[in-house]
Amino acid sequence: MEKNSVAVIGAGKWGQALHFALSQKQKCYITSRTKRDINNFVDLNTALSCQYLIIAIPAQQIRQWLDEHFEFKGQKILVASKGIEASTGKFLNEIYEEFIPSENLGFISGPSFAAEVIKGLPCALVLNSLNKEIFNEFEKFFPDFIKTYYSDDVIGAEICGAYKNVLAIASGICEGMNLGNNARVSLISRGLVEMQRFGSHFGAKMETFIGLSGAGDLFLTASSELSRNFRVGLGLANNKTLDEILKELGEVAEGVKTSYAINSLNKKHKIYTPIANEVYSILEGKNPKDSLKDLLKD
Ligand SMILES: NC(=O)C1=CN([C@@H]2O[C@H](COP(=O)(O)OP(=O)(O)OC[C@H]3O[C@@H](n4cnc5c(N)ncnc54)[C@H](OP(=O)(O)O)[C@@H]3O)[C@@H](O)[C@H]2O)C=CC1
Ligand SMILES: O=C(CO)COP(=O)(O)O
Repeated sequence: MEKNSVAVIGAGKWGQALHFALSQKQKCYITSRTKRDINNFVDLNTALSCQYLIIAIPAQQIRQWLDEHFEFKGQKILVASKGIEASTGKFLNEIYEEFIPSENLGFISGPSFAAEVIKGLPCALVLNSLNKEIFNEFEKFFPDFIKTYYSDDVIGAEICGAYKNVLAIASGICEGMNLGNNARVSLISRGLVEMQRFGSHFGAKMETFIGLSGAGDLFLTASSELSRNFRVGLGLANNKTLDEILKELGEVAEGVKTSYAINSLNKKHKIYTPIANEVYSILEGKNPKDSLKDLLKD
């Protein structure tokens, strides 16, 4: 293992943006299933032999990918994905911990559209880990245009990153129905309360919800067409089918599968999550106008 070697796994939108950012101060490799014409693109085995890995593949694919391709050899890992596994209701830290010791794991959170990061525009991110050494070691790889903060609230970051995608779908629906600014901001604010209620059930810290990982990423994603999840909501409000929307998108919108995961978790743990429930119901065919009536009533 080459000392201090860094590689990004997954050359989608976010993987490429992180690769651009991490290439500013040192050499950074990148790999993906599909070969791409990017500097320092290498095969998977070369990437896996690096000491530091940043993994940016969609949440629903992670377990299978770890199972089929990953061998733990002491690598330090930052997880860049945001979502909850729909088939099990497991948070990403729980999945990764089945394959890698938690002291080797960190999780990126915070408001960060890949399209802006890849232009070198400034942003602030949180590197969450139970082991502060992970923050100390990865922090030095980030460029000057990204400010990094440390948090040990891994579960809080995971829940915020996943839940805000479902709320971004809701906000996109609200926008697509032309319900106005008051409605959208009421939805986002109540969404933040709901996300915090859900998260505190699993031990997330209050401060995470009011910081970059929670309110920060929620405000960003739920208020911009740069968000794929927001665009899913716009499509649903315009009576497009989910298949049409996802085909047009051509990229992952984690909120779709995550809303199924939240729907199982809230039933199992009896957590009151009205907005996520309506997103799930709309994905299952409910008319958004009926969802609006129900949200105003409950
Ligand atoms: N885009 C953004 O602004 C941000 C995204 N994220 C999160 O990062 C994650 C990735 O998003 P993003 O890069 O935008 O998504 P994209 O849809 O742009 O890319 C997905 C990437 O995952 C790879 N991939 C898909 N399925 C598999 C699989 N079965 N095995 C291995 N690799 C696979 C693809 O490989 P291939 O190259 O072969 O197509 C591609 O590189 C998501 O969880 C997202 O929520 C987080 C913050 C910001
Ligand atoms: O997580 C993101 C920004 O922080 C990206 O959101 P989308 O996946 O909705 O585009």
